[in-house]
Amino acid sequence: MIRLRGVGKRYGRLVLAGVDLEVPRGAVIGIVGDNGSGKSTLLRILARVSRPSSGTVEGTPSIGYVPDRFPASTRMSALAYLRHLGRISGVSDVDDRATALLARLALAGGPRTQLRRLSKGNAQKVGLAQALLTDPDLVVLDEPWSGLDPAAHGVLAELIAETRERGASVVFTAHDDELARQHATRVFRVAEGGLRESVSAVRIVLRGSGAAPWPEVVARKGDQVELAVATEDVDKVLLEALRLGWSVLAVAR
Ligand SMILES: Nc1ncnc2c1ncn2[C@@H]1O[C@H](COP(=O)(O)OP(=O)(O)OP(=O)(O)O)[C@@H](O)[C@H]1O
Repeated sequence: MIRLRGVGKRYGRLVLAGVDLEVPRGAVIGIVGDNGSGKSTLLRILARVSRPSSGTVEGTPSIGYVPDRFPASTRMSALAYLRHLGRISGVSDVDDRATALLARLALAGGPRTQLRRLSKGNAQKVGLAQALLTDPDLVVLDEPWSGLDPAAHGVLAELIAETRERGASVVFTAHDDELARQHATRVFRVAEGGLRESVSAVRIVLRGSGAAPWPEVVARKGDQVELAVATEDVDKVLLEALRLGWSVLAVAR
């Protein structure tokens, strides 16, 4: 559907370098990373609102995008704004869909509320509605959970799942690895300009003596070691530990 090949972005300094990412149909991809690591930069390139300094973006899906700060400063009502966007996208009657989305997201004040009167979270809800309004092939959401109340968190999770079920794809950013993992089919981490898949780790606690030969050791206490092991390597590590005479004290996700 869309593919980044060797994408780099320079803002004076290099923010992204050699990023490869393929987003197939029906994928939900979570992007995590520290503040300033380049998550929003990557999403802007995917959403095609920013051009890479190097590399290529292949594919031309229709795209719905919610930036990290949704600018909601006009007197226009939420419904009028969504109607206007519908017209720009060539969809004449979006009223039912827009009203239903805003109702599901429980927009405070209802669809006739002026955008400039909305709180950050409520503006975010209108941002989500505009991104999903015309059922795009790819939905790009920059920190969609930030500012949303717990009830809206559940609705957002449903909307992401529904988007995936209709064969479209979602790419979102999140600060929390755990949150990303709950909603994404794959999670990637941006660090030092690069993008790497973040594999889900299983915690294994072993007791034994001698040097623990595993690179996955994250803590040592007395005769115990704790490992964070990729899911697909758990059996291998456990078998090896038992063979080397270690006892398995705990295995947990
Ligand atoms: N338009 C711009 N002009 C200059 N520098 C920019 C611009 N946009 C982003 N940057 C810089 O690029 C780097 C990455 O920013 P980006 O917003 O992509 O990070 P992020 O991972 O989304 O951060 P956060 O988690 O804080 O939202 C930062 O150092 C930022 O200052």
